[in-house]
Amino acid sequence: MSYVLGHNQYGKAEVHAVRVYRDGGREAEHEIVDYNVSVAHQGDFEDAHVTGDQAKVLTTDATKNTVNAFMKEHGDEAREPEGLALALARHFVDTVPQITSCRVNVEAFPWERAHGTPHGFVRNKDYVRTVTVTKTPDAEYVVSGLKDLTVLKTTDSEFHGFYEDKYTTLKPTKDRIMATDVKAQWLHNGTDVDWGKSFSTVLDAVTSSFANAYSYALQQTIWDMGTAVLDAADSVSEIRFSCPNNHHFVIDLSPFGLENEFEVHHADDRPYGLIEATIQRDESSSNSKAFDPGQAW
Ligand SMILES: O=c1[nH]c(=O)c2[nH]c(=O)[nH]c2[nH]1
Repeated sequence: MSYVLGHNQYGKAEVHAVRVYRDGGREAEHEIVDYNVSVAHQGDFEDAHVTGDQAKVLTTDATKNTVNAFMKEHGDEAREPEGLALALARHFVDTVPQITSCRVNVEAFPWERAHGTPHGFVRNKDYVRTVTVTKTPDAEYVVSGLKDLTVLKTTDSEFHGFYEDKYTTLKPTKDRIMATDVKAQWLHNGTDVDWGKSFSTVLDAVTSSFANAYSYALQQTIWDMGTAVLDAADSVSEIRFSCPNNHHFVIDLSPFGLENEFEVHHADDRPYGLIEATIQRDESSSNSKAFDPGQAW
């Protein structure tokens, strides 16, 4: 029997590196970045699988070492996760001949200065910033993102007029809590971007449109958030959302002789509706190869 090796990729996952910027010395004001970096290589690696010859395999250990070294050697670029990811992807593709494509994923954990002190920080767990950089033989893609951004609004959310079949039991509502954990990834149309400023612009557009836009469904809120991002951030060509509908059910308090006008809720954790959508500038501005997950880029 003869078989064919299909898509394959390899690398080091979850290199968790924290860099302290202490340029002014020990007592000066420090800054930190906290990154969880995953690197995947594609290229001429058939022998490693099929014959066992590892001559072309850059070890995953060397891949990890490169990430750690770049936190120092490319310290300025590493101040933003997109900068580090671009430097790494370019390095692997440009200097290791058998690597033809490289994908670098970064989770960036935000820390904020504690009480204005020079060396104390508090982890901001409001969200995790994400980056996926993909370098192929003929293109570079930078996808920025965020996840675990938990948001809730206590009204200005309705859901009714939906399709009903014999299994439909949900009651239409003109008032409800809407809550979700926003996960979003957005593709930039180039690499000449002020990454930090762009991230803040997108975060602000997402949270303000979630809070302000009247909602007839989470689907519509996703559309509103996406269009707000495209309005606010010129470099973004498309944005993809994956948002659970974190259901809050009004509890029947009538057995206790109590009225409950959308006040006391049961916050259910599962199952949850999962609403996903891409909002793009026009029909042709989408590029699936740039996004993670996705193996054969
Ligand atoms: O905003 C919503 N979208 C849905 O598709 C849906 N389905 C459901 O049961 N509740 C909701 N809410």
